[in-house]
Amino acid sequence: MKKNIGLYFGSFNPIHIGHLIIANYLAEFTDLDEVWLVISPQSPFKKKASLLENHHRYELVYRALENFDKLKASNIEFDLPTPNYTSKTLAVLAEKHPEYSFNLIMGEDNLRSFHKWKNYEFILENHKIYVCPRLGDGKINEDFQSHKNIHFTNTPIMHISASLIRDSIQKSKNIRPMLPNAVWQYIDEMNFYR
Ligand SMILES: Nc1ncnc2c1ncn2[C@@H]1O[C@H](COP(=O)(O)OP(=O)(O)OP(=O)(O)O)[C@@H](O)[C@H]1O
Ligand SMILES: O=C(O)c1ccc[n+]([C@@H]2O[C@H](COP(=O)([O-])O)[C@@H](O)[C@H]2O)c1
Repeated sequence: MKKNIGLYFGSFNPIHIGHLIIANYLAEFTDLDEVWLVISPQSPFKKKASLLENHHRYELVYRALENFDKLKASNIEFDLPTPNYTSKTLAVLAEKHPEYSFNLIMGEDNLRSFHKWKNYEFILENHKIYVCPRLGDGKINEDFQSHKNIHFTNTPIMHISASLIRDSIQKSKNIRPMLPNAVWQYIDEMNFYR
């Protein structure tokens, strides 16, 4: 049987414990054998402002995952054209790793706008999507609510976001519990987001 990989795409600017708890939960409690956190240089829906350089965001993810054997950091998108369309990355990965079966992981906020993604119908037809509950406004498209390839998971609900962390660091607030230790240390050493 092909190994089942969950691809968790994101800006990870920076990675926070919400990401880590979700990735670990899915690797431990679902049929996914591994979860790869794919650092996107540039999401099609996000502005570049306040985005740390790719290699720094990769380093933060790498440090956060050091003690988790089933979780891996991926820089596969660093050599691809920007903005990063997930359908393109999935095609590259499928060609590079025919031995794996690739699934998507996303927060509910991303599912709400998924109908605007490039080639979303193709993605949905060919990949399972694991959706993690997240507080927020906006309805989920009805077709997605009962689609055979969309799985709503029971990952813990946390009202944590990378933007809250960036804003808080800028305001000198202590948000250390929201970050893995190694991530906070690197951010602090490098003076990021201040
Ligand atoms: N607290 C959370 N609960 C559920 N899903 C989350 C949470 N935080 C992030 N995600 C999901 O993780 C993926 C990557 O998220 P991303 O790196 O953009 O983090 P973010 O915290 O949403 O960032 P920002 O606040 O900068 O928009 C997305 O699919 C997003 O929906
Ligand atoms: O492929 C698309 O059209 C597309 C549209 C929006 C977002 N994505 C990807 O979804 C991931 C999470 O995006 P974001 O905006 O929540 O950081 C990131 O890897 C983006 O490249 C992809």
